[in-house]
Amino acid sequence: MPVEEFVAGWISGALGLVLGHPFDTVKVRLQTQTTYRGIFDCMVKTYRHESLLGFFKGMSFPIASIAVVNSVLFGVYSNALLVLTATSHQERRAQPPSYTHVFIAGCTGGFLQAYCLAPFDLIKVRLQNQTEPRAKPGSPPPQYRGPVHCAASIFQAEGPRGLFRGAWALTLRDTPTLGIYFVTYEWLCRQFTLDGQTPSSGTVLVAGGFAGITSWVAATPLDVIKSRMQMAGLKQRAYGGLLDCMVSSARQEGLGVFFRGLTINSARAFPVNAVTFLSYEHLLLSWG
Ligand SMILES: C[N+](C)(C)CCCC[C@H](N)C(=O)O
Repeated sequence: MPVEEFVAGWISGALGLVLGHPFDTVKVRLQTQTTYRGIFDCMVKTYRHESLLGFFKGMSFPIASIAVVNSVLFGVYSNALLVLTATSHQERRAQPPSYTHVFIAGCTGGFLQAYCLAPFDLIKVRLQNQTEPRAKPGSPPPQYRGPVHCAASIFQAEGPRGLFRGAWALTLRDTPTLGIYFVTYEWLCRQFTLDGQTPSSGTVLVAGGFAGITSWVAATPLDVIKSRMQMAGLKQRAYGGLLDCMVSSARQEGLGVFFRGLTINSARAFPVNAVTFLSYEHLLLSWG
């Protein structure tokens, strides 16, 4: 893979990510804290206490990790399709793979990227949940001073396994929903493109955006559980496991708890995934 494309992919992935990060912070807070009345209330409180910077907490690690995570996801997906259908990316418009193959390849990519994502995602969630305003002289420092300090503290306290807290929930969240992601994308592209032709940039943007929304809608219940398990052991109670987390969250807060952050997740998913797919298609086209 030529270096410039890799860098271009990373930059466009990072652009999507920066665009989506403020939404992501509000989502994580709504999912794991009970002090907010809704999206608007959370935005206002975050802005008042922490200024605009509060929305960008925990962003540096995802930016660094998106290079690895995105290349594993798209690389494994495309290579799994190559194994399943014996067609390369360029040949796939003329010989479209079946949706079953697209789903299996997406799930495989999702499963493997979840393991790369897990430690980065844990650190992101922990930092996003630090609601203290920016440090003023004399005020006590927050528990984690930054991503590296956060990773080191977790490693010291819990060992390497601590960095994979919530990884199971993350894998369960991402494996089927990334299958859904690629199927939705392919399906929408084919609806708006003549047989054998390459989809237009507009089609790719819309299909990518809706693929993001659909997969996030399906992923939200396990996303809530994942975020709670990642926070467990910190200030909240530790759960006995994934099932215990599900049952006790539902008991205490009702079934609605599984849909926390759904609206904000969808609003974030459209621009992030529209940009991601557009750069993915353009890069592969330019490699021709
Ligand atoms: C599978 N799941 C829905 C969790 C994520 C799918 C989209 C991934 C994308 N990087 C984003 O951050 O939106």
